[in-house]
Parts: sequence; C-alpha cells; structure tokens
Amino acid sequence: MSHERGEKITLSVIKADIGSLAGHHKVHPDTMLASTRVLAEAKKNGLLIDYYVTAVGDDLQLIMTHKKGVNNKEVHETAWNAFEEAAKVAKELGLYAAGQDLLSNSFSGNIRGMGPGVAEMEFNERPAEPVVVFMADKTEPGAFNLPLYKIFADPFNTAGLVIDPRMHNGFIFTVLDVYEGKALDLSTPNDLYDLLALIGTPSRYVIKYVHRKDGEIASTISSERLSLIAGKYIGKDDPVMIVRAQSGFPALGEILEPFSFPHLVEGWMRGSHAGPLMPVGIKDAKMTRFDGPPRVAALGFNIKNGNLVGPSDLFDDVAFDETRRQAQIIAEYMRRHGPFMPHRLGPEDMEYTTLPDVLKKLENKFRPFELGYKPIIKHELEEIK
Ligand SMILES: O=C(COP(=O)(O)O)[C@@H](O)[C@H](O)[C@H](O)COP(=O)(O)O
Repeated sequence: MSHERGEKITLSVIKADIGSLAGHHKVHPDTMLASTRVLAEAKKNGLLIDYYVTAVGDDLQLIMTHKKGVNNKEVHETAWNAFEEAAKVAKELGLYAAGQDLLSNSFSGNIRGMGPGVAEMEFNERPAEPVVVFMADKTEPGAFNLPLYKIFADPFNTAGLVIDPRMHNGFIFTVLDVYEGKALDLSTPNDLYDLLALIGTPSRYVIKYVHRKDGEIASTISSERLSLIAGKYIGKDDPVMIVRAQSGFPALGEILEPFSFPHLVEGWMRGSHAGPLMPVGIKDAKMTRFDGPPRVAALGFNIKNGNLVGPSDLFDDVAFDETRRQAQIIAEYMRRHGPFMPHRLGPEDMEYTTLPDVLKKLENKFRPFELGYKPIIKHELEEIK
C-alpha cells in the first residue's frame, strides 16, 4: 500500500547538555520546565503532534512527533529554542557548564553540527507502533554498536532472526566513519564479518541506521562527535537511539536483551576512561561514581496517530538488578587501574581530550637517551634544602 508523504510520522529525539546540577551530574527540573514550555507552544501551533521531555544524567532529552520529515528546519529550530530557553534558566541558576552543547550563537537551518545529538526516523505508522528510545550518558555513539549487532544480527540474542520469516532475510546496517564523514551499507548475514571488522572500533565506526530489507527503517542512532565539531574536547557525545519493535522487527525483549551484559564503553570520567554500560531507570539516571559509571535508560512508547502513548521506564525493573550488580563489580575492577590503560583510554582516543595539553609541557624536557645518560636531580635537591 502506498502512503503519501503527509501521512508519515516522524519521531525526532534531540538531546543536549545545557547545564546541570552539582557538576556533570543531573539535569535541573527548572530547565526541563523551560524547554517543555517551548514544545507545548509548538504542539499548540500544530508543528508538533506530541512531545515528551526527560533527562538522563546531564543531558536534556526532547522526544517529539510530527509530520514534517527528518532534518526539518522548523522542528530543529524549535528544539534549538527549547535548549536556549533551558540554558537561560541554567545560567540564572548558576548550573554547571550552562549552555555547554550549544556551540553556535544562533540557529542556522539544521541543528546537526551545532552541538545537540539527533536521532530521527520517518515511517508509516503501523496499527500498533511500539518504539524504544535509548538515552546514554558519559559515553559515545559507538556504545550502541555491540547491542545493535546483537539485536539485528545475532541469532543467539534475537530468536526472530531464525524463527520469524519477516526477519529471516536479515537487515542492512549503515556504518559511518565519524572521522572521514563517509558511510557504507552492509547486509547481514552475508556481510557479517565485514560489519564486525568495522564496528569493533566503536570510537570511529558507528552504526547510524538499520533497515529491514524491504526498506523499512528499524533503528537510527545519533552520531554527532562534539570534539570533531568544536575542534577541541568539550564532553563525550552522549548518544540517543530509536528502535522499532515487534511484528517483523525484533521483539521488545530481544531489543532489551543485549543490555543485560554491561559491556565496556568509552567515556566515563573526562570522556577518557573505559567502563561498563549500566542500564538504569530514569530515577537512577544521574552520574555519581567517577562521573558515572556510564548509564543507559530506555523508554518504551506506542505511537498512535502520532501521539506518544506511555512511556514505560524499561530498565526500571528487577530483571536488570543482576546486570547492575555485575556493572558495579566491573566498575570497581576497572577503577583499581587508576590512570593506567586499559581503564584510561589509549593515545588515539586521548588526542581529543585535555591530555595533549599536559603532555605538551613535557615535550621539550625529553633528551636523547644514550650511554652515560645522567638524570637531572639538582633541581630536586635544591628544593629539599
Ligand atoms: O565527561 C564529563 C562531562 O561530559 P558530558 O558533559 O556528560 O558530555 C565529565 O567527566 C567531565 O569531563 C569532568 O567532570 C570534568 O569537568 P570539568 O571540570 O573539566 O568541566
């Protein structure tokens, strides 16, 4: 059945760190209120069908539905205005890093590349349209590579790949090289090994979209890299992801299953450490221990005539208690390494942090190490006297 463009629903999830309470910790409710006012106005004016405002760690999350398609100027401008209003409140309250992710002074047509993270998809709404919105803090977009592989390509995770004829043909993964700004499409199960060869380097190769082979969008992930946009370290690019569920897409339980394994991701303190991704309910989506550990929350909605029905706070459940316990044990183990790799990230990843500034000071102090090399200890002795 063919659908006119106007009938399609777009789900836009746009997030930004506009300042937070007590450090890079938690969004203040007054900033959420300020952004809610802007979205309420846009709903009243008919631009948005519906919206839901939430927060994970220090990231303010705008979940919006409309009929304008992806990359729509008006919708992006509304999100930008919502963040600006929230940032104003953050500044008034003296919140930490107020306006952090708003890298431009004014809106210029599309919010991508201006700081906020964006995941959007347009689809013909099914009679029942279940979707899951994942939001992570203190990590990067590649953190979703492993779960996405399991959801859409691993039959040991997703029974539907074997059992359900609608999923048996596999999926198309679009992989983005965030350094080069290039993408390629890989078809599973045929290209499985090529896919793994790339996405095992999640700081560079990020799964951007997953499509079913009939062209239906199944998942979309934000892929902004703040450091590459701003040219210097600003913060990790805490990602968001949308996944459609059921009836020819993976079941809700198959979508959540990979998060029962708290896999190691990059981010955590100063965006410079590897740690376990801990699934939490919204009430626990705040950063504490060593600015983490990295956390992911998941909200489940049904979309009906573009309206957001729900949400259900999916990781706020005893079924993930054991995962959280494991994550704590892994966090403790990793923390014991202090500033040593592999807890602290390797030199390539540290290039985009503040470490190079520190190392620069040592550059001129290096001397050739040859026979007869004498350590300089005079300076130290003088200090002791
Ligand atoms: O990763 C962090 C912030 O990232 P985020 O804002 O969540 O993108 C934090 O760990 C900070 O890097 C850390 O708290 C130091 O912050 P500053 O004192 O340099 O602002």
